[in-house]
Amino acid sequence: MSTEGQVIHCRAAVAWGPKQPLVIEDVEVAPPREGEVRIKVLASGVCHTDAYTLDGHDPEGLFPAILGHEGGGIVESVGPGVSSVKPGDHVIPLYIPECGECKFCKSPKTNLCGKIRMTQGKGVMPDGTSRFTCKGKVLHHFMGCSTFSQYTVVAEISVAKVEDSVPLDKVCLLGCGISTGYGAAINTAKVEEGSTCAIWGLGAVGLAVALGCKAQKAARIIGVDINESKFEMAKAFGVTEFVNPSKLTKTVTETIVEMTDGGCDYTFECIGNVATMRDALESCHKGWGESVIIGVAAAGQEISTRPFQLVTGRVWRGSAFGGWKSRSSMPRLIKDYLEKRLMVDEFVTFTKPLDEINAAFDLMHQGKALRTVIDLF
Ligand SMILES: NC(=O)C1=CN([C@@H]2O[C@H](COP(=O)(O)OP(=O)(O)OC[C@H]3O[C@@H](n4cnc5c(N)ncnc54)[C@H](OP(=O)(O)O)[C@@H]3O)[C@@H](O)[C@H]2O)C=CC1
Ligand SMILES: N[C@@H](CCC(=O)N[C@@H](CSC=O)C(=O)NCC(=O)O)C(=O)O
Ligand SMILES: [Zn+2]
Ligand SMILES: [Zn+2]
Repeated sequence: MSTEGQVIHCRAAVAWGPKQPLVIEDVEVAPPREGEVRIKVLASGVCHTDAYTLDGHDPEGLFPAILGHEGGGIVESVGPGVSSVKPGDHVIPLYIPECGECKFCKSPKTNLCGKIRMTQGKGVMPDGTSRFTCKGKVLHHFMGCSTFSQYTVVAEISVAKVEDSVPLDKVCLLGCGISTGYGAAINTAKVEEGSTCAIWGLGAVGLAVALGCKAQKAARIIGVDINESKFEMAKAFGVTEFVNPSKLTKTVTETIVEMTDGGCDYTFECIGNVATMRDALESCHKGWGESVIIGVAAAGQEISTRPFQLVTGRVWRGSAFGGWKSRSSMPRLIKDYLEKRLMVDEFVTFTKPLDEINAAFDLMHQGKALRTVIDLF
């Protein structure tokens, strides 16, 4: 029986408030309006940014909400005016849309489409309203995706179509963590052959940075993490050397500058800690070293360094979704995966049903998971 035009009743993990476990609830999902797409979500990764928001660290974090932004699903129905996808299409929701028309989309310098950013940050659809209710209360959307629900509604410009043959329970991870790290090395840093790179934080994002550095033929990829259990696994992703800051007699910066005859060509911060952001910058080589901030720091945090670090040629950059123009880059990312240039399956450490979604957050906090993929049906 067709559900087109009907309110769908389904299950979702609801974040009722900060620092509270998610609650599996029956929710109502309204039909898509003009320029919107309703998606049956089959799988969703759990990213550190979901935990950061649930823990109350996101200045834009709103509750109650349906979190999740690393999903894969099938279009259930489309609203008026939608032409780029149709029911039955396999898709990945995108937290950075691509309208193709705004000044950001028209610039080759950025992937930060501005078309719906304002409403997305307020947890609503572009018309200013929500498609989710639960127990008579309106729920906020999250990052324009809300993939911890069996059905979600997103803007058409926030949807990338993928081939039916690719496994959605794996390529859902291209919706955030893997694409972010891989692109930060390729697009943002533009790592060159023979470079020396260092990566702070060997979670999914950090290991995807390693894949990007390897793809760019970096000569050395130094992994910096306080969780040594990550080191053995990281070798498979291209990390060539390891530093555990908690086991050093010198500072991490002194250690890396010594190891690299003056510092790295490129460093990447994939933790979200302002102290390690400083370490990553100051471990760059004088004159040309570039540091890319990928980690998301908690509300109120600020970065600092001596301006002399920049005066003497080090560069501080940031990267969102790896600099990929989201919709138009997805075919390249899928191709890299299918042609085995980009590891994806290897990031899935656990799969859990929706009922056990809080265990996925526990595994992340315990440092045991690269990614847990939630199976929503
Ligand atoms: N800019 C963007 O577009 C995006 C940003 N992000 C952000 O990137 C960051 C990483 O995300 P993700 O890979 O999912 O997170 P994970 O939690 O999977 O990985 C973080 C890693 O950093 C380690 N770590 C924690 N503290 C330190 C420290 N002081 N020194 C060295 N290592 C440390 C963790 O160890 P342990 O396992 O012991 O905790 C873990 O291995 C997050 O801040 C996330 O919000 C994510 C996606 C996109
Ligand atoms: N909302 C926060 C910042 C959160 C943030 O930086 N998000 C990243 C993606 S993290 C993915 O897992 C990002 O790309 N942001 C770009 C954007 O336009 O949101 C705050 O207000 O500080
Ligand atoms: Zn994410
Ligand atoms: Zn745009």
